[in-house]
Amino acid sequence: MPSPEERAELAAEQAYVDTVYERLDVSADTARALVTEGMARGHIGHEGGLVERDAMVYQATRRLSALNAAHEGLVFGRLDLRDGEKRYIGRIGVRDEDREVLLIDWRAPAASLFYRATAQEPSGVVRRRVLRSRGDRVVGIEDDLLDADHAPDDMVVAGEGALLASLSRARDDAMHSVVATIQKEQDEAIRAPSRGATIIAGGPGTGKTVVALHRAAYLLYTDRRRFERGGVLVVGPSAVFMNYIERVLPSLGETAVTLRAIGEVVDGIRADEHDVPEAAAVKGSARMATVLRRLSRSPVADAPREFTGFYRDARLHLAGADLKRLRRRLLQQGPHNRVYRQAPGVVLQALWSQVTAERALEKGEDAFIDAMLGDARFIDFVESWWPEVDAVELWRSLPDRLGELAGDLLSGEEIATLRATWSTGAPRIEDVPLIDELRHLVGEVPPEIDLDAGAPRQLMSFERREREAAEERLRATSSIEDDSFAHILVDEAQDLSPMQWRMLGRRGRLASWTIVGDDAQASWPLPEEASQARAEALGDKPVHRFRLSTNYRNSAEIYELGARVARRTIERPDLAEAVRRTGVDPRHERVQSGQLDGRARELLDWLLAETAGTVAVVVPHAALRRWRDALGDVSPERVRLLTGLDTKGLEFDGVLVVEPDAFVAESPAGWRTLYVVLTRATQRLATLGTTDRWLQEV
Ligand SMILES: Nc1ncnc2c1ncn2[C@@H]1O[C@H](COP(=O)(O)OP(=O)(O)OP(=O)(O)O)[C@@H](O)[C@H]1O
Repeated sequence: MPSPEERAELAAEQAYVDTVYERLDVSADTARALVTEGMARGHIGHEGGLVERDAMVYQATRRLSALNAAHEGLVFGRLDLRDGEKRYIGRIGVRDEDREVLLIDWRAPAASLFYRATAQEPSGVVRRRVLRSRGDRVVGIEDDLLDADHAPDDMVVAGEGALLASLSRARDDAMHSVVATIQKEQDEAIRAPSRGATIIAGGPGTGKTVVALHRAAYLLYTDRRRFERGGVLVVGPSAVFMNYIERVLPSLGETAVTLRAIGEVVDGIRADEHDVPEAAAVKGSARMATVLRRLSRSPVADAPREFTGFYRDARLHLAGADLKRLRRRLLQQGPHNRVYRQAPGVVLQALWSQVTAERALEKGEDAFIDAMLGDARFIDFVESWWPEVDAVELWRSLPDRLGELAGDLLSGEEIATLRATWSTGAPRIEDVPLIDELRHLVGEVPPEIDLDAGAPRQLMSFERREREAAEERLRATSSIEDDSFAHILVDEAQDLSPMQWRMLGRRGRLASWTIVGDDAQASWPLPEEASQARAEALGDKPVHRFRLSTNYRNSAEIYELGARVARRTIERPDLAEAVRRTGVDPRHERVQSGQLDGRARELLDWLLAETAGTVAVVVPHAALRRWRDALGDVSPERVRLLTGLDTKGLEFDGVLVVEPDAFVAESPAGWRTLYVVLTRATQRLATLGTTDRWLQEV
């Protein structure tokens, strides 16, 4: 029950917050009126009117959606300064009718004190207050008195600290913004300058993901023109993870950010299933770049090996060696599809140089070219020798071509492993970078022919016929000119394979980067190869490093077990300090295999009873289907069934890990996956297995 003083404080804060909401409503009304007015301008009818209308409606609609998104918990902070000034901090900035500041945007320099001031260094702040709200009602106040010496006698200090209150909340399916309780070291990483690459490291639960998302919102605020125009791309490990984080940015007033799971980075391709670890290790390896390069430069499947044709009294012939030479010449000028329009010209030139017969020579080169372009035999030959190639089709040809292309780079066993993964035909997450690499290697057919830039006049009729067909195909494959993001933010970066770094690097040549990750949680088995690929993706951009040191997620009891596992797998893991104790240790049980299902259900019931939020049952990859059947009917609102890799970046109030030894055995990075899984739990953790070797080893 709040004390009478606290009730009075709550009422005073509510009065202020009401004033801010009234202004917000006025702004929303203005934006709505602008949308209506903008629409009306369309009726003016001339082109300028339409352009003006579009711009106006676009801006006003965006403003309206930002205002709506920021509505929940709009005002969350207040600073009382030594000189008596009061500052209110909120999700967006709001001014009154005289343009006086009512609410400071959390990203503005004037708000940074809210996050940076400490009792050791109050920097003029006497009291920091966090307002907890439900909708537009203030329901609680949490104060930190930072400078008792300068506090007026009647200053009320309420609550038990905003951070602990927020950490104890039950978890649901969505990550929430932590804008009211960002800690000092986190704030430094959020507000780091945008240049180059900002690398944020830290153990599990240290807030790397939330920090990265708040940083995206901060960058948009500081240089909206650059980041909105160029685009901000946020990449995370899985679609489940992207759903989990998707509400954070809108709640900070930002809707202009592209969120993609690593299997969805390439436009038009969506993969959400991982390969088995052995296949993933080969597909992700930088060796694949060489294999794909060879594929992109070798003749297409079923390409004719020679050409024979006739023109008047001349017999024309291109043998295999001639075609090889022409192929080399074309590829010197650019990727396969980029030189697609040059191919007929190059072949015609080679054929014309063979013409020595008198009758054939007599009409000249133009007549020769016209005749050849009307010759179905020649057209068929060029179309099958140098067709436009589609990267996905090329990728599909890999199972047949791998032996010939990769004999010296991949072992027979590796080739067999890859072939087995491709039997289903659908790309896996690890295939997406391969397809993307191929798209860049073969390039895109230039959509327009530049007739002034030396295209042979004689080829026009050929070009015209081909152009229509090519444009039709182009519509189907989306553009690959997608390397223009202004900022790329990579979460769980420790898991990226070299091929995935190459895929992101192509999209971030001109971008600044934020990269967050924790090496101890890596599922990629060859860290050196990945860090080299990362260095290549970043080029010579300056790197700024930050480290987060406090674990806000796990109870200390749970994290202590996690840390033992981390130490078992890497020499000096980056361990964080967990700030919260529950007094409940993790439970470990070993049972006979016949009892596994029954005991799993009992432990799950225990987790559900002990916690209020979501609970995960984490099972080995190979056993997922079986457990889906076994647990089919358990509480769908609160229980999630996942494999180890699927849990990356997520958190749950309770976690049940089934057969931990199987995680360890499943891949070379098995111990690290187990570390990830154990550190997903905020309140309760149970492990259950028919063996418990892992426990003896930590
Ligand atoms: N300053 C903060 N105030 C309140 N909660 C916080 C704060 N920082 C982090 N948290 C909470 O701690 C939890 C862990 O944060 P987050 O998922 O960002 O950590 P992480 O470092 O990305 O973890 P992992 O490496 O395990 O994926 C989240 O619930 C987040 O909301």
